[in-house]
Amino acid sequence: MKIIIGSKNPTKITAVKNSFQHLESEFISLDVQSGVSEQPFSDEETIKGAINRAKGALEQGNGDIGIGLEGGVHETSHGLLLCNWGALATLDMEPIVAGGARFLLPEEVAVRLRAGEELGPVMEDYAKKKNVSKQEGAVGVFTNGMVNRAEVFTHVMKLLVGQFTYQQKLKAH
Ligand SMILES: O=P(O)(O)OP(=O)(O)OP(=O)(O)OC[C@H]1O[C@@H](n2cnc3c(O)ncnc32)[C@H](O)[C@@H]1O
Repeated sequence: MKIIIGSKNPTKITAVKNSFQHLESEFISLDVQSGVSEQPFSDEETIKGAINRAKGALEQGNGDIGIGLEGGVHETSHGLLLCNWGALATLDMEPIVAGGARFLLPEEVAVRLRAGEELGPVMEDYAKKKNVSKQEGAVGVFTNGMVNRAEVFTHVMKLLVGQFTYQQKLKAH
């Protein structure tokens, strides 16, 4: 099966490879437009970005499966949540969607995002290191390394691949 990943972010590529281990697969990663803001600011917008990336990956990579994984934030009355969403697209089905673990960002980070900054650069500044979004992620920083970004996306991917194989099973009957 030819699986096209709509991102070159290593945390996302690792997650996709982790979750298709049981299937004979070829992986291709492409930079695909999310079609939403650089910093999605709601579940709705983040889901849309994931679906656009999955569909774009499928089309641009001419694959069997397109995967879109998207990080965003979502405002609540308790504070700003970090959220992660994923979508799996095929040629013959509506995209499958799943979301990952979420937690409240510290207020000093949240205020900067509300003022229009992007989480990637804000985290580099906050953690005093480069490429946080390509390594442990904000989740890795704020959980003291207990959960990293690739693990969060791996869980999203398992929800997607699990639903995909379930639907394949239903079709076969
Ligand atoms: O290369 P792509 O696939 O675009 O990966 P990305 O990490 O840059 O882009 P996302 O669309 O997933 O995330 C939107 C923005 O939020 C940032 N972001 C999301 N989750 C993050 C995390 O856990 N740690 C640091 N930055 C994060 C990210 O760097 C972007 O600036």
